[in-house]
Amino acid sequence: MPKPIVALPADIRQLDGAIWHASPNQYVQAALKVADVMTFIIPAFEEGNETDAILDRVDGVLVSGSATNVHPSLYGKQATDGDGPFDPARDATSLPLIRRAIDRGIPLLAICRGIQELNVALGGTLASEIQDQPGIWDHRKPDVKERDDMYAIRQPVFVAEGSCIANYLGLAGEVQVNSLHRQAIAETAPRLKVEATAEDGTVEAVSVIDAKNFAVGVQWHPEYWAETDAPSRALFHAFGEAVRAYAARKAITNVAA
Ligand SMILES: N[C@@H](CCC(=O)NCCCC(=O)O)C(=O)O
Repeated sequence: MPKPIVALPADIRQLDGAIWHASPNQYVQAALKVADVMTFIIPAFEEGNETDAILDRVDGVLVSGSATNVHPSLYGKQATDGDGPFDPARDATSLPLIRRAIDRGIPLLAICRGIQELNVALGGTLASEIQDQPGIWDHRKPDVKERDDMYAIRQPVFVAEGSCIANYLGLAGEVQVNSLHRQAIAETAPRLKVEATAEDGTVEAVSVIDAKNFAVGVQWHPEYWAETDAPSRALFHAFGEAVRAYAARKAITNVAA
């Protein structure tokens, strides 16, 4: 059976004076090497996305992190300078993909910006510059040069017993993760269940209530150490299994969900 395919919404980047639709290699590598799936990077358009046409052709959705933030207008807030930088094309591409993947029961793994998009897509809100709030740690990307140091595993999160995330990670309780974010979930969307938190109360993982398939988001970056860190590896493996099962069902019924 050919490797199943997951959709990965791109970021808009300016490189060498041109506009690029780009995704970091760490996501594609983790998908291939650990989840054993191929990745189709989906161009980011502010208009004209054919969401269902994309989803008809894939077996899962992987939503990556990004240095950009979801535009506050998408969760009923006025944008301030501190809320940027923005990527409206990514927002317009990713949020509908997330909603329709959940509707159609297509496996979904949302990472960092991805969990924030998942929350907004389902009606929740975000908080900016969380480190400025009393009692909240500094979850931001460490100010270092080496990416391995940026993505160093350095913070405990606490995974709820009996949660989807505990099932996928293969453990509950304290898990050590990395942390590279300035925003976080403020009001959790009605259809999301908080499944892991940091010691300061920051939401670190959610699952979609009554989801038809694998549908979780994590604030940390399991993709970065997916080949070597056991919980990261387990999460990507579980995502790959869900994607393969979806693809197999689709092949038998010859109908996308
Ligand atoms: N911009 C959001 C989401 C953070 C995120 O996805 N970080 C990973 C990429 C880090 C980088 O390349 O800067 C937030 O800050 O909360």
